[in-house]
Amino acid sequence: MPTNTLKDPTNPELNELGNTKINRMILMRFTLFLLLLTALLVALSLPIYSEYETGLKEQLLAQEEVSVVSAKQMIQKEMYEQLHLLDMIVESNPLKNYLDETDSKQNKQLLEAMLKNISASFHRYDQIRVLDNSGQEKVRVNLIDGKAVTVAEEFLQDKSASYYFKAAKKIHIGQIYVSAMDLNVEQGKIVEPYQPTLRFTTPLEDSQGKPKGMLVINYSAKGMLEQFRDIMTQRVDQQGMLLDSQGYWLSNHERSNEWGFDLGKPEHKFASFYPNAWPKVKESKSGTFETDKGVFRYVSIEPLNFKDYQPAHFRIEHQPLIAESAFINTNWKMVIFIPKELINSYSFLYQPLGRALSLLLILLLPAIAFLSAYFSVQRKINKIKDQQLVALLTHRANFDALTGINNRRAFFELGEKELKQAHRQAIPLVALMADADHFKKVNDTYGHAVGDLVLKDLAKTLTNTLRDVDICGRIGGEEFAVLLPHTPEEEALEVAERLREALAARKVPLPDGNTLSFTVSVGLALLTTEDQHLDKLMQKADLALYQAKEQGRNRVVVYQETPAVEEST
Ligand SMILES: Nc1nc2c(ncn2[C@@H]2O[C@H](COP(=O)(O)OP(=O)(O)OP(=O)(O)O)[C@@H](O)[C@H]2O)c(=O)[nH]1
Repeated sequence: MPTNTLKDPTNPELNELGNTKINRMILMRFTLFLLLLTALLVALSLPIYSEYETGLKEQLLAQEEVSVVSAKQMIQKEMYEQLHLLDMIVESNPLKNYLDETDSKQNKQLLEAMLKNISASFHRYDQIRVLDNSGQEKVRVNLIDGKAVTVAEEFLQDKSASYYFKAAKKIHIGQIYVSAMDLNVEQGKIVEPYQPTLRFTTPLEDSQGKPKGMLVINYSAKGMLEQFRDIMTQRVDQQGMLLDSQGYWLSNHERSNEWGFDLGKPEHKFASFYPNAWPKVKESKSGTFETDKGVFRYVSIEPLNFKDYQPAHFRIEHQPLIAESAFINTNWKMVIFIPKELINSYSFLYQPLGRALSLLLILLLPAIAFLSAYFSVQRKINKIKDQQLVALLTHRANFDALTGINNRRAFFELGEKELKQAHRQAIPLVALMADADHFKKVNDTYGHAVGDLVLKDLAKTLTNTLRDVDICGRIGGEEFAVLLPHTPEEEALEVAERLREALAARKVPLPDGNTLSFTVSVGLALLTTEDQHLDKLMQKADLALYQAKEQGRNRVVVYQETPAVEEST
């Protein structure tokens, strides 16, 4: 069967594009587009939102800076006042007179009177005392229920074993030692309600420069811590912490976490709650860190460091001489916290407009994905339809609508190429021209439709009988042409004969159940060098065909330059 025809362009995809397939294509593309759009949205919005969130946190932290600064200044001012008071007592005449004449009863009474005045006026010194060089209390004024009371001589204690006595023993005249803040202990027991205390101590000497013990002031930090909490409660989350140098809470919004060290609860410290953050908080002066609960801002509070942290609004005439250990004891940290929920509540995405826009975006994504999928599938369908149209037109331009074999145009196009090749390679090429005999009669007798059936049958027999390399086509009403490449004349004659016989043997089935036989006449012409175009060769075959008809039909006649000779009947 000849395949040497122009290709049948029917695209199987075209016919299969049913509604189900289209819907499946839309669904697949919709899913793909939705995934892509979502990934794109996430990839674009995540960094933007993260930057926005960082900005928001910084903005919220900046608003908190007022509380940080005022708490820091309050504590430093409070400390400075205590140093000032200590200095004032050291420089006072009653103390100087007492140190010069410690045995004088009158001097002692005047000193006690002054200390009582100070204690009662300031309300923050639980104890003010003077120790001698051996650590024995010589003068002591207690503040009990808001009243300043002198302690009788028989109740004065030996404080030589106390840490503050030992610490102050190591410092020079003029230097001040400040203890770490702890809860006041009396007779080995923590005083309740708790009395957070700082001890200010300085060595004393008489007017001759002889060492005369030391002055010790127990400063009650309760008021200062209350002020700190007051400032913290003005903060946005009403929380804030003050840590000592070990990370124990001096103040915490959860009051039960305070004084872990003093109360024997070592786990009640910042490091246990935030083990990852504590090393950084401890080492650096200030910074931030974040947990899944929120953002923390920490800052060092060094209330005795007037060099680096002197607030602009208070003047210090002379820098107090602070003992090195005092700086270490009071190296506190203040930590404030902005909870995640609070940050979120400020976030645009949590505002009504933000929520509405997010929702809109979430709804828009599938809508965009669907429209893109729908239109891309439509585009594909249109492209296939265009291809189909082009294929159909190409098909129509090349194939005979009735028989499906090459039409005249395609036959001559393909044949011309074959002819050129035969010339080039000097190989034989034979043309056959076949024509149904008395076909008009068929039409007249059985009708045009039966005529068509015969022509279709003829074309089918033709293609079934010929080889793959042969070219055949319907070039006129009931006229068919064949080219037999690589075929010498004798062989071609056999083919033509076989063809004629096969056609004559055909019984075309008719719609009424009968069959119809017919014959063909065939003209045969061999390509010669003078046939430079197919027209010429076909004309020769046509002449031979004419002779076949002339000689009685149902026969094959070979074209001869001389009068044609009948080859068979
Ligand atoms: N049914 C049908 N008939 C066709 C078609 N094309 C041409 N014909 C008919 O074929 C017939 C050809 O008739 P003629 O040229 O007189 O030749 P013939 O009757 O075959 O006689 P000879 O060729 O001399 O044997 C005409 O009646 C055409 O109408 C077609 O596509 N279908």
